[in-house]
Amino acid sequence: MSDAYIALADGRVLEARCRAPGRTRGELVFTTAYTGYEESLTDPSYEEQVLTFSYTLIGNYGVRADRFESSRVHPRAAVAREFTDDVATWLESEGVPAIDHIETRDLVTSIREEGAMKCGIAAGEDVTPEDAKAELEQCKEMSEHTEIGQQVTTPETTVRRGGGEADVALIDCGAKGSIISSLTDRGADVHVLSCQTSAEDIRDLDPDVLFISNGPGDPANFQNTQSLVEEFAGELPIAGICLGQQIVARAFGGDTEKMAFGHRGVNQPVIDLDSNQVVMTTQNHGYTVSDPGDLDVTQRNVNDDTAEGLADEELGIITRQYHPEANPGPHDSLGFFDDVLAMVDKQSPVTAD
Ligand SMILES: NC(=O)CC[C@H](N)C(=O)O
Repeated sequence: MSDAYIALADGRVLEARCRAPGRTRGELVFTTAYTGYEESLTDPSYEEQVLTFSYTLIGNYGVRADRFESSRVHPRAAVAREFTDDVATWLESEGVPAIDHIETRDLVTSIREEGAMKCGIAAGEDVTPEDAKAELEQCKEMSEHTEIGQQVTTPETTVRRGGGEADVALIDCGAKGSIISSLTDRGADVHVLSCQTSAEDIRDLDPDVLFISNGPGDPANFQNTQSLVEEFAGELPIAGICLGQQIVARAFGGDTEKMAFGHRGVNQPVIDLDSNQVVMTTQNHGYTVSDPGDLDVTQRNVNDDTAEGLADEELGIITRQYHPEANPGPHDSLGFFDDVLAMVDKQSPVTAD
């Protein structure tokens, strides 16, 4: 008898070993990243998902809180071929089920062939395959999580000071800590605002840039944030990362669609169409911009041609589908944050007095 089961939407129930007990459900996705497991497990973009690591051993350099991207674990469960005790103990203390000793090559192949799929997990003493199936029965499609932004956004406005060189209004749709620190490291003060914030609140703040963060779920479910982009387009420079790019595209008359199994890993090649330079990027997304609307596509994924960067130079809009800020890296594209803050200088040149 096993002490863990995962029930898949394709009808199979697989046996595994319990590393952190519990019963849960979510959209089963995989990442090919071989480092950065603490960052991935605390990335709010994984809310309502079950994260499978295709790399075989997860946890071989321990668990350190200073590498976390947020204050809690976001995937509903974690799956690997083998978790170290450090990771298993951490996930158990967070109440997040973890299972290993499972054929992850098989799981990843199924996701690649059939797409990201619903799953149910039951782990711990006395669980049965039926318990995992019962979880699967209750699993919703990602697009049905209409309030997912509210699950991860900041309850109140907070400020992270970086030197006062610019005021960034960061709309927190589930922002990673590294986005904030990438901006404060460059001298900006970052005002972290709820994704439900009003245009008036932003006007009161009088920021230099509107920055739309990464986040979980379907970008179509972030209507308030989309309306903020519509409101401030042309008035403020606007930047976005990942979910942020998707929301900005929608605000400019574009569209997004769900990918079969998405991009999750640390070696996605992206070409800049202007310079012809290819950078290696970290990615974590299941939706893509299928139509950029009024914006220009400036960067594309070398593997599948999907839109990786959007811009409108005149209006001061730049976005990235990937994560320039990602830790542990690669850091090829960190210059994005310099480009964002350079839009501020263009808009309001510093005058000598
Ligand atoms: N990392 C993100 O911001 C993810 C964006 C969106 N939830 C997607 O899956 O495509």
